[in-house]
Amino acid sequence: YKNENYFKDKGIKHLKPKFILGNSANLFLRRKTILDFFRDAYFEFPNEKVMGMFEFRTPVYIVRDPELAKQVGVKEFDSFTDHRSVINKDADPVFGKSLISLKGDEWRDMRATLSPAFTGSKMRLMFELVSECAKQMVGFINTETKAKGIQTYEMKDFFSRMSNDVIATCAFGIQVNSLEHQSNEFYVNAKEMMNFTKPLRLIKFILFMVFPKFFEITKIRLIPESLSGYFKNAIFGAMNYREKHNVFRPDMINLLMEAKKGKLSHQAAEHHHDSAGFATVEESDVGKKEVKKTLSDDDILAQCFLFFLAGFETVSVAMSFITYELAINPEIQEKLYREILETNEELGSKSLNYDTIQKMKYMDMVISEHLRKWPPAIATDRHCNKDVIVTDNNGVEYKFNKGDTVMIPMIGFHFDPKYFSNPDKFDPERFNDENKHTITPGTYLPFGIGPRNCIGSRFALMEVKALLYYILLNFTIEPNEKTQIPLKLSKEPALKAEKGIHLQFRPRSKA
Ligand code: HEM
Repeated sequence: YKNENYFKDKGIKHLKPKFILGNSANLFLRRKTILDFFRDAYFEFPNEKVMGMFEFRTPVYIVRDPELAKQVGVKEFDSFTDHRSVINKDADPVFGKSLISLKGDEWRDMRATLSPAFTGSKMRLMFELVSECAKQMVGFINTETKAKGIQTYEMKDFFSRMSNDVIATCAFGIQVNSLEHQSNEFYVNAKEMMNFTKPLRLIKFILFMVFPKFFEITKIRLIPESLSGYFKNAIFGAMNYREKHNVFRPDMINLLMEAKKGKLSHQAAEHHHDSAGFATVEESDVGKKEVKKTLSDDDILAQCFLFFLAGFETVSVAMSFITYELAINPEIQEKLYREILETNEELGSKSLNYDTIQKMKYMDMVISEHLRKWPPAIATDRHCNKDVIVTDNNGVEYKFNKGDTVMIPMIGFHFDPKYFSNPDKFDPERFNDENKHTITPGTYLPFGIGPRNCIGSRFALMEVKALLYYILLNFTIEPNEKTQIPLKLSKEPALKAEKGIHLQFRPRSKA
């Protein structure tokens, strides 16, 4: 009961905790979907700028005011630099040494080291690799349709395979075709590694957080070494081969090899401002700093693993919900198809490239609206590393103490009718030239906020746009009798449809 009065003593309104489970029962016992869980919490105290809840026994502040969220994420960044500890680096170096887990100066150095790998110019080079995967996908659907007629695919499974192939080629330098070769070793291992909702893995994850010392001593790893070893061999095998044979490929492995030698740096004329879309987040001065850090093998493995973790689930979730929205909103799909067709005609015999896709306005509106309504990251957190007072617009002060956990509830802002009218409606027009500038700053945060925002936002947007471009250029996305409309979400602790998202791709007539 120790923490039960934590918020009460500070005069902060909060959800009433239950013994041991705090307010996590509905999520932990799978009584609510993750979306409802966070949305309901956010709307519990509509007039409060800051409220509290308990994750099991840990008090967590929810900052439900965009101005205060900006103060936490940007202005007072020095007091809120890190995420709360999930896995300590001595208990599991693959997790603990990755960018998302690092803290303080170690994080600053790593962010600045990796940041040049995610700029527009690097994405331009990598675009070709993503395009190849997208064309492979089109070929696969065409072949299947010719052989067996129009097929129904479950979108999460379909796009997990696609995002797996994109990360495999971009981050690991390995080309696989997981749609055609369903049980290829890379995909099977990746899927097993990413399965965090499996009950046993979930329990192990919680034990790791509660008893890190035990795992440090026993050297039991969260991800079994048989799995991480597979990826380790893939990365270091590729690096050794390239080193020996002087091979260049425009991918993450190449960039990490440069970082390993301390040679990866921002190019003088590089602008971080060449937006990849409305949702893109900008790199801060922290990420743009020149740092001469050389990466160890463990560092490299940890970052590759994180790119996988961060890119696999988010992109497949994004693609499955976008295709669903387009299937049930045929007029939006048609408008997007028209823009794709026009772009394709303008390209003539040239292939689609990074700069052309960035110019597609309606594409950007559709993706931006999708990331509002179905944000793959529902909320983010910050750990308070020194006592700080944050002041709102009216001069009211909020004191946070060292050790506090603060949550920024993206999903709450995205569904608050104060900021987005009729929030349940999928309406790309919110992001047209006229309307997008009226969005209240700090309320649209699909890629997070401040210097700790998503380092991969350009990569993610490029990937999602390229996949969608090739699908719509070649097929109409259609619902059928297997599609659950309206879609219901699963109560697993992940953004997932209850019965999957089943859709079909109908080849467009070439006429
Ligand atoms: C639609 C896809 C994606 C979404 C919605 C998304 C969203 C996010 C969010 C909300 C955060 C936390 C930001 C914060 O706390 O302010 C984050 C962090 C991160 N993301 Fe993404 N992400 C996506 C795709 C990717 C991809 C493809 C990569 C890499 C290839 C990536 C790499 C990362 C990394 C490394 C971090 C940690 C950054 C740090 O701690 O410095 N993400 N992402």
